[in-house]
Amino acid sequence: MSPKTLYDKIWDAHVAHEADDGTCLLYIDRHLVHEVTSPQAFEGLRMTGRTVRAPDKTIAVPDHNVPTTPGRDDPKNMTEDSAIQVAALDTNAKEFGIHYYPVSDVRQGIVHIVGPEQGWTLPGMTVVCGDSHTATHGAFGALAHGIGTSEVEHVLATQTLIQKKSKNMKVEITGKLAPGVTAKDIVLTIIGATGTAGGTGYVIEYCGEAIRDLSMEGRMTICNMAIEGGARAGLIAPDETTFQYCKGRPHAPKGAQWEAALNWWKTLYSDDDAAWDKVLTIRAEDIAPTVTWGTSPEDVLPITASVPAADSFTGGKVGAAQRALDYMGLTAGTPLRDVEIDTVFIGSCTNGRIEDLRAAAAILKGKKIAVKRAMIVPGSGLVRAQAEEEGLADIFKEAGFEWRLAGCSMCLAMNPDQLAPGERCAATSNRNFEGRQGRGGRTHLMSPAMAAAAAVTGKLTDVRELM
Ligand SMILES: CC(C)[C@H](C(=O)O)[C@@H](O)C(=O)O
Ligand code: SF4
Repeated sequence: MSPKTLYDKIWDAHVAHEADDGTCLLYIDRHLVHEVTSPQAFEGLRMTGRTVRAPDKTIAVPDHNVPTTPGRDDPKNMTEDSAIQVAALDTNAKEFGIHYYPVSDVRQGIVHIVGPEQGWTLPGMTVVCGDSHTATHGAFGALAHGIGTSEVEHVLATQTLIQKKSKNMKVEITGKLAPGVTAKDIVLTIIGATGTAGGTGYVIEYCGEAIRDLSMEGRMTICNMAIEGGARAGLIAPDETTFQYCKGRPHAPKGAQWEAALNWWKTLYSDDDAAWDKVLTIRAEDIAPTVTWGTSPEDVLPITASVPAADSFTGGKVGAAQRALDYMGLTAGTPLRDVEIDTVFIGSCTNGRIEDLRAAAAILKGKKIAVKRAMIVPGSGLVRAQAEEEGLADIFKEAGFEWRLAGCSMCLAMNPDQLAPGERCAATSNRNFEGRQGRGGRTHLMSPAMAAAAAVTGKLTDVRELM
């Protein structure tokens, strides 16, 4: 047998049909659904009298539009568009008989946090969702990617997806991370190195000692941003860390089925002599706490650097950099650590898990915020409950943070949590596009520990100085 990558193995196990031109019909194991990209898809089914093919494998949760303050199940607390989408999901979930976690359910949260938490996401699966950050689930060694609304309809109706195979890219992070450096710093550094188009046409497998050393939470942070590097999906081979995380989750297999699953999962790794179309290697020791300065996730620098000059770039990037600097209100040569911050947002499907909250709490303990406003938005109701049980919520509240209910929140301006024009935010989310967090809002992406450090000093800060 010829050697295979992890991607090859999962792909081969799911091809239901292959056409002469290489277009394949893939079987889909899990279909996650949220309120923004599903209403038309369900409407399509309804209009043609079709049902959901595999309701047991279809999981719905509202996350993007929902407010994160009490009273959020009252449509009056949402814009009309938001209320319509949330109500449509509610109707569709009930009518088509799929699994559903409404806001009144403690398990509700951001779809990419709920799936793994409930054991829906497991190694070797194909996972899709009408959402680009579906890549998150690749942390389990599942082939997971975003799909468009017409594909959502196709998957609902057939439990299959038409796909062409991508190329294989290996990103290896060798060695060990220094203190204060986290998964977020790894993935920002990777995107800085490849650019936002570097992964286009590829599925990336992240490997190496520094990736192996990460918890599942950290691995999800990495794969979450594969899409920001342009890749179709990100993957990390499952190992003991993965199996321990999955074991005992509500929808993970049990007993003999668990053993059988485990036997297969243990075969899910790239063979030693597998061929790669592209390889990138980064030394973990070379990665520093990292922040973005511009309006693209590739605009990254170590916190020790200064705001770059537009003409330090080449080609088409010169104009883009100048525009980004103007939008961000930054002057070339300013040390990043002198950049003052108005707001801190800790949350999102990139960094809204319990480990992220623990990392923030470790910095915030016994300190007060020096910014105008700061909020912590747990990624799910269960993350919130656990953080309360561990005493983290008290640390946040005492520091002056707002302690919110679960949802996408200030990651994107689709709900009441938004930046005002010109407001500068240290955010743990994954996109710093113009207007992403609110019209005219300025976003600096970073890790939870770095965002917490910015909260207590009021500036972009090297977290290592507070450790
Ligand atoms: C609204 C949704 C379709 C979108 C996505 O696909 O990623 C959102 O989750 C985002 O992060 O921009
Ligand atoms: S938290 Fe942000 S990135 Fe994640 S699904 Fe919601 S809007 Fe998209």
